[in-house]
Amino acid sequence: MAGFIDRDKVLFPLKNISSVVEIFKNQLESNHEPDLALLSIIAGAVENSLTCRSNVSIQVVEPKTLPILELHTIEDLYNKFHAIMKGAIDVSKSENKVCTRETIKKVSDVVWNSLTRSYYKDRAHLQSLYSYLTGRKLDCFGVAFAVVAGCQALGFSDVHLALSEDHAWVVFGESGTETAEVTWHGKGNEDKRGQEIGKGVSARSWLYVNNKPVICTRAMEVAALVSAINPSLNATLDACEVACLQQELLWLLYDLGHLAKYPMAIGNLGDLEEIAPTPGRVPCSALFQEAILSARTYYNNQHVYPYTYQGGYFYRNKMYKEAFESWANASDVIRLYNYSRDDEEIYKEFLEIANELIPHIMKVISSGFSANSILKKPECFANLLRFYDGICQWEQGSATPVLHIGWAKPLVNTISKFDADVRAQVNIVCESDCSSLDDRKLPRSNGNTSCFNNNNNYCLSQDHAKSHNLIDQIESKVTKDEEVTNL
Ligand SMILES: CC1(C)CN=C(N2CCN(c3ncnc4sc(C(F)(F)C(F)(F)F)cc34)CC2)S1
Repeated sequence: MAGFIDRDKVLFPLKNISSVVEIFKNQLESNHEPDLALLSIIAGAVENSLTCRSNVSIQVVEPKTLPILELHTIEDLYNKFHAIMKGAIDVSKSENKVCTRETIKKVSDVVWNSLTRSYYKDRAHLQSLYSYLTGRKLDCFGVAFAVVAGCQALGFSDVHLALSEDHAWVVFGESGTETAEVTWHGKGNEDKRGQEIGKGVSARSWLYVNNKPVICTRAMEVAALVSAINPSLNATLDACEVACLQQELLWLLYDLGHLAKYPMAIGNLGDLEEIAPTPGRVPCSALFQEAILSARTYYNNQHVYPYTYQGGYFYRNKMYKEAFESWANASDVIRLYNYSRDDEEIYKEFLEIANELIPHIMKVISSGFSANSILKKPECFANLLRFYDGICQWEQGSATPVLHIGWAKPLVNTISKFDADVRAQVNIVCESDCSSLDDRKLPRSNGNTSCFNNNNNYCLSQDHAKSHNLIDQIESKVTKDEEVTNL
């Protein structure tokens, strides 16, 4: 590890965004691995100086300048982190060796036991080592990141961050295939720190993405800390300097090739580019497509978020037909999983799409009578069925139910907006073996199953064959629930 070397120190005091970008560039282009502790402290210090309560008086700073960051501020925190790690774990005997589960648990314990007793864990700006070292507070990502940075500081180059779409853990050992939980997940769940990643039921849950997590290199761990930068000043305002820094750092990582296997980071860059397009760069729509391609190429299309990044973009830009297709593709991913209690985040995502976004679209378009209304397009109806069917299949074989009466009304209301002649153009092809898909949920080979055949009809093929009983399923649930409520 290069550590905090003179070439970076001469750039202090940091007064503007480009000097911060310069330090990241030096670290990423050096022939040593980038120093995670240094970069996390710097990113956290910049974020804190521009967003935290203390000085939220509307900053009238020169564009692209930052409140001055002195060298000693960063150096003291950097030395403090090394002192904490080296003071707690004696590594003299394990020079240039791979790390052990016991050492990883010890590093996780050092971080865990030094955190403030109780604080609001979901607050913003708790992701960096700056937050850990100055406020003794970290969110669940921050704890995992701190463990990896701590192991790097102790000289272990085999310990790396593993990321699903809603959880983080570490991989380590000779071939980097050992796994260990190092942080908590969700609310009210006992943490499993020290244990290897679930082989049991949780293996089929979205939380562990069917064992297709993003396994980070050091540079991808830098991309994770940059993705975790949070420009929000409050619920409505962003500190534009912080957003601008995050965007420039993501482009730096993108150009160096470190986002290629990190779909969510590409999606984050797409979100930033939609708000503030960088002249000369690809459009944000291309980035959302790249994120999808990355997930299909490297993670066997087992990730949901690339499709919801893209669907959200289409929705915000009133491209509703395209949004339906993205959301149906997201649903094609989730149908392979069993819903478990750890999957609340993705449940909320699908709930919002089904019960807020799609009903909103139905409301705004049914007021217009244009001939090319999506209500006249069978492919829109087909994609909506595919979307709902994926959620039904997600529920099937799961210990925890997904659907309830609250889902049925918006669903039936949406489907009934399409005229019978449009619905008639969607053929639901029932493969002979569609029943065999019920329990095994064979992972699909390619990206999306094409729902359209060549004679201009729209068929929901193979896995979607269940769509024909989709409405029966919902209606039976509705009557059951109604019976219950009427009891
Ligand atoms: C389409 C969306 C609703 C918009 N933002 C989404 N994000 C925002 C960024 N985001 C992320 N962006 C980069 N890297 C990571 S690693 C990670 C995590 F594994 F859950 C962790 F580490 F536990 F927090 C989350 C996450 C989570 C997903 S999904």
